[in-house]
Amino acid sequence: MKILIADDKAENRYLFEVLLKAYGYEVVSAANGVEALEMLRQDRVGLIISDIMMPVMDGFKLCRVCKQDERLKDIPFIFITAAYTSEKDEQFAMSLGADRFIRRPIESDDLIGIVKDVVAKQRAGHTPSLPAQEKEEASYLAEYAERVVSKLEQKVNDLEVEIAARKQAEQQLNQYTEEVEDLYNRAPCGYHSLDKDGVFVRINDTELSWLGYTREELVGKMNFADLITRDSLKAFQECFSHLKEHGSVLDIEFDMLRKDGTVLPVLMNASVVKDDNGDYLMCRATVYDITERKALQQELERQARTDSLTGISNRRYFMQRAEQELGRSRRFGHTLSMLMLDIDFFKAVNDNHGHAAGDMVLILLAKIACNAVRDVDVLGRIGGEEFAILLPETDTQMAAQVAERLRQEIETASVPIEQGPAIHFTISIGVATLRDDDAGIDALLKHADQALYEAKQTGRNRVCIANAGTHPMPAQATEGGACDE
Ligand SMILES: Nc1nc2c(ncn2[C@@H]2O[C@H](COP(=O)(O)OP(=O)(O)OP(=O)(O)O)[C@@H](O)[C@H]2O)c(=O)[nH]1
Repeated sequence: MKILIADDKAENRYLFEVLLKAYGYEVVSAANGVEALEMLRQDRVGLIISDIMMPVMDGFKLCRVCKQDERLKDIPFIFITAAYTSEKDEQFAMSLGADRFIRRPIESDDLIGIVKDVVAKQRAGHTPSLPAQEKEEASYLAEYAERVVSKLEQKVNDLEVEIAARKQAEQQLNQYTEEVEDLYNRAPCGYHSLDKDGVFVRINDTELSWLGYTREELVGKMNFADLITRDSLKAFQECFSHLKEHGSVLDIEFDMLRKDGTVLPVLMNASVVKDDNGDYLMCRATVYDITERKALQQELERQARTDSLTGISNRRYFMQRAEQELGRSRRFGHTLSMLMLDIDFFKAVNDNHGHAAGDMVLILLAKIACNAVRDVDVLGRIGGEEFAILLPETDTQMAAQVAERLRQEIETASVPIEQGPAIHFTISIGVATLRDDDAGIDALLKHADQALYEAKQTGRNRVCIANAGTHPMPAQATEGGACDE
């Protein structure tokens, strides 16, 4: 048996078709009453299932025309509607000669049950009780107009409610968008997004203010790589490739360049945003200004390397640098010499003038030694009143000359004190040069220390050279006293 479906919604027609075909019915469908009538006049149909609200010709009119047509009036007619759901709607529909009135939603099983029932009754010769054509035309039109107008009023009401709800949703959305924009722009960190080439797509106010650019100068114009220092560029490019390949990067540190050329150290986290096909769309990055942290870190590192009283390298850092220099001199076959310095009778300075005055002496010694050596030399305070100087690419003779010059400078220097004459002091110096059989820096230090001991033993205020038998004493190292170990 063939069933005609009249419904303006394609998805409804499709669902009916699938369902009814599954139960062995043939199905034809029309999008409105006029189309339905054309089909009914060309084809033999056993049942009409019609929506009510349709354009061109609605379901009420379709039913009335069918029931007035001799060839169509016996075809059973079922209304199915989601819009005309009141009792009056049903009464009016049934008054037109319909067999059934179904309100949506309805379960498939129930719908099929009704279809089977209506078909069975029709086969048994049953016809609807009150065909519409028996009603007066005027009363039909009045009722029809009432049904349509009440439906239109309801529709207008529904639309007004919907419009009000949409306006409210739009307002909320605008408010939310403003809030998100505000949070994005005023965040305490930088936010930016880059396209696949690294060009800015978006950037927040915070990061713009750090960098000193306007949004117009960056977005769509500049590549992020243009804002990276030369030293950080390689690391950044590797990080960007990793990001595109793996989808995210965490805690990457590098230096950015502000518009005024100054450096901005940053820490960055980034993740990739993909399109529906899974292809790279853009990356979003969060950037933190780590200037203060870097400065603090550098300060802590400096403090860890530095003797707090004199400001020169402490023993640990001196030994670290000395190991590096030893490696270099061995690699390039250069000579390497060491001076060990110790203040003579320093205990007496403390005892006679106080610890603070002793500190001033240590500070002055460090200052003079610092000025006396080259940039490549390594100066350190390795004990209370003991200092060491490592002299790269320096043989014994040159080292002894440096030591003697320093000894003389100290001999003529003095520390003024508030009461009494200024403090004069002297130093003893041991000199050693790295030998092939020296195992390391400790051996070199030991030899310099032995020479220093010798200088102390032989009268102080003098320079002594380790293994002087193999290294002749320089002529200059004589004034305050010089000796061979
Ligand atoms: N003011 C001051 N004194 C220090 C400091 N570190 C060590 N000293 C002192 O340095 C002195 C070293 O004395 P000694 O080892 O007896 O040697 P010395 O008196 O210099 O005698 P010689 O080395 O034999 O000439 C001690 O009195 C220490 O207290 C410091 O940071 N400040």
